[in-house]
Amino acid sequence: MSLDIKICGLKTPDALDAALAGGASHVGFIFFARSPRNVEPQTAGALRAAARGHAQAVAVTVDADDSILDGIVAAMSPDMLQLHGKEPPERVAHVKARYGLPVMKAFAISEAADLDKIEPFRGVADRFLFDAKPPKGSDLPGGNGVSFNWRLLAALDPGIDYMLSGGLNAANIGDALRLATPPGIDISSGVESAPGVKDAALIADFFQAVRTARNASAA
Ligand SMILES: O=C(O)c1ccccc1NCC(=O)[C@H](O)[C@H](O)COP(=O)(O)O
Repeated sequence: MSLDIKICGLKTPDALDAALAGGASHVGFIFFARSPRNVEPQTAGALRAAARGHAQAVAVTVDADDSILDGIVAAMSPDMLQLHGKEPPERVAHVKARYGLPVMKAFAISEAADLDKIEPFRGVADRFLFDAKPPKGSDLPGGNGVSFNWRLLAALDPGIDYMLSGGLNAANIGDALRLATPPGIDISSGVESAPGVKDAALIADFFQAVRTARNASAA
């Protein structure tokens, strides 16, 4: 089975190069002012141009209105929009129709009942991203480096396309892949040396850990 790998929160050509060298299928750009990973649309545009033909560019937004999304889409022509706020199904449908782009809707998971919340979004969102709930005191809805119980995902309908996210790193990705067998994975702070600072060596280590885990499970 193939595995999509998204490296999220990229801000620099060096970090992008490391993600592409490792074999990222998706690269994510954060548009959220409070995040240490926030990028200007023009910066993301230059990075996505360098990624074109190598990885899908994902624009990550949080309850953004049409005028903000218009600016992002015009500046960087993403391949996909990730909605990481409290957007209801009607908003997801509107965004899909307005931009003609696939939408990945993020959900914060801490217990099995949280997964039931995707039901009204099935057939509307193209893909889901399952992340951990932000810890108390965090003012970021994502990129918090915390994980949830991956075993919860083992019970999902296998027809559901999603990325597993939240607190992944080179040390735990083997367990995550074994317990959840996700179609895609997403990582941000686990490949950073400081908040918002991607580290090429940690990115390479993560890809190596993914390869090691996948080879072990195929053996
Ligand atoms: O990463 C951020 O700063 C961020 C801010 C606001 C909304 C979403 C954000 N990140 C979304 C992602 O897709 C992250 O990769 C995901 O939350 C996992 O992050 P991490 O736990 O640090 O690997």
